[in-house]
Amino acid sequence: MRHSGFVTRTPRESWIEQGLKALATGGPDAVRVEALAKQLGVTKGGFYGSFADRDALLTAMLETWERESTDDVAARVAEKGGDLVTRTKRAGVLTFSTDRLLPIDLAVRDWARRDEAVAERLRRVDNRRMTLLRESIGTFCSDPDEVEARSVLAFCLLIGEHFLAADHGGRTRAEVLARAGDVIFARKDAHPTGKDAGKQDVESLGDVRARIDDLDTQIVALLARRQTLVEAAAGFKTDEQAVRAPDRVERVVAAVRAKATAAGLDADVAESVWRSMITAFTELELARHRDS
Ligand SMILES: O=C(O)C(=O)C[C@]1(C(=O)O)C=C[C@@H](O)C=C1
Repeated sequence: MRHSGFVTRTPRESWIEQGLKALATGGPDAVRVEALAKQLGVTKGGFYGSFADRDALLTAMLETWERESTDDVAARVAEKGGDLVTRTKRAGVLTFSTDRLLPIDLAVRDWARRDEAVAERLRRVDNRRMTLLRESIGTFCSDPDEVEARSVLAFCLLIGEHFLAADHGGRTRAEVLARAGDVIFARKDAHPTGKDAGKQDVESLGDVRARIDDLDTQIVALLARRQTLVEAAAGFKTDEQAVRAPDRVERVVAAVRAKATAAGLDADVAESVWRSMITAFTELELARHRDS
């Protein structure tokens, strides 16, 4: 493990490590080259062999924190296996209940309130955590709004509990947290996943195809309603860039991926279908503009 005391670090890693310790205990203002040199028992001059300046160290520290709290946590969790919910809970413990990452996370969170670049990095890390929570809760909860609400509750619980001073009437904090976790992860409307997902009583290929045809009838009706709305959207647009609306496309695709996961539909299939559909509707909007 990178942070075990038995690993020989390069000078650069030692500065980063000492910087993260200073950040965790005293915030970014405590990350001063002279103080770090003293703590490491080296001269300040050596610092400039590894970093151009203090800002370069701060960036390297944030990179280390980001990597450890996302990719490294994911790798450690994957090593032990288990289903997605088990792995998500383990990731939560590794990130928010350990001496290593928790104090750094809380310090970064505080720092992000005053520094836009840090806020951006924190947003990226938190979004990855939310994606994991959504995917995990989506394995047993099919309502996308509820998946989002439960994911936020789980996230707020993990972070917020470190800011609470409340007692729990004879219960320990750990007991209450465990119970809160059970509530958030309680299966309400489980749908089957894996090879049994969507398994229905079908007698023959003809049977399956008849059902697919029925679903297609419903999908076509929904798409006709969608087309009416897309045409209405076209009416509000005055140029090609507005018609193409690439930002909106990405938001729609991201939302559809989350909804797909929650509903038991493969997220890649959903993305591919939606991109293709939006391309066709964009062409339709452009054609309507040309004709008008
Ligand atoms: O949201 C819009 O602005 C639309 O016109 C709808 C829609 C879509 O099909 O979802 C279609 C074209 C744009 O590229 C973005 C999205």
